[in-house]
Amino acid sequence: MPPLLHATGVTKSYPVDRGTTVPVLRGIDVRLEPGEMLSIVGPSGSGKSTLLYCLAGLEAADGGEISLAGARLAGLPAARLARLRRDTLGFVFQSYNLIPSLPVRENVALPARLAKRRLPDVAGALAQVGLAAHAHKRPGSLSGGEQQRVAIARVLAAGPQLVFADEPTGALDSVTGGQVLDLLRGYASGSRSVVLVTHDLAAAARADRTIVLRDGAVVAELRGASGGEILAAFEGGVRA
Ligand SMILES: Nc1ncnc2c1ncn2[C@@H]1O[C@H](COP(=O)(O)OP(=O)(O)OP(=O)(O)O)[C@@H](O)[C@H]1O
Repeated sequence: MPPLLHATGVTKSYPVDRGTTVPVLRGIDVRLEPGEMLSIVGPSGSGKSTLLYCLAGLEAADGGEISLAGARLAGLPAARLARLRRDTLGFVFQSYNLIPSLPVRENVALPARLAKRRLPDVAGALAQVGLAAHAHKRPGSLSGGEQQRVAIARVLAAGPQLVFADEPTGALDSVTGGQVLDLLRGYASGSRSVVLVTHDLAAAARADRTIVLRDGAVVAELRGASGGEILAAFEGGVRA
């Protein structure tokens, strides 16, 4: 099977001052096979979220090439890009991005409603993240960790080929975070893949492959590495 995601030489800069830009991604290559879970780690500000947003087509890269499910993102008309994102991927945002006016169960059902697809098993998805009893509540009445789990249930219920998750365990205690990682780990199989950005090196070690970023560049790429091995690469920046 062709890679689900293939990116080469991805660059991105942000404007800082009048006419000045600062490079945030400096030529990054990423390849993701069907069934694979990839983690991206790196110090704060190294470009992890920016890379994830570019790979998911939520931010336009300045240079390089990104293909998602065989479609090149550069130059794709906005409507086609939106359709590709809707049909192919799910994104777990660091800030959850739940709709405050809708009850939890409607938040989970929303992607299917927007795509005019058959409704997923919303109750089952909420049960998977331990929130079956919260289906009727509004997101604002839940804790940050509970909202994070609703965001994860929403993405997993929609069943996309590719899940991008930006710090999905950041707001969770270690037990609940472990359960969420189990779900993501279990999700990455067959034709479905997961890309995870995390600060937590033990979480990163659950992935099949890990890339370590520093200052917008990949300084190490490891396969089946332990948390300790990822830490060594993180600290040493050695390409394994
Ligand atoms: N929209 C933006 N405009 C300007 N600069 C930005 C923007 N988004 C990110 N940056 C800058 O790009 C750099 C990388 O940010 P990014 O959020 O990708 O890093 P990160 O590795 O995900 O960090 P963290 O672990 O703290 O979330 C940072 O210096 C950040 O300030």
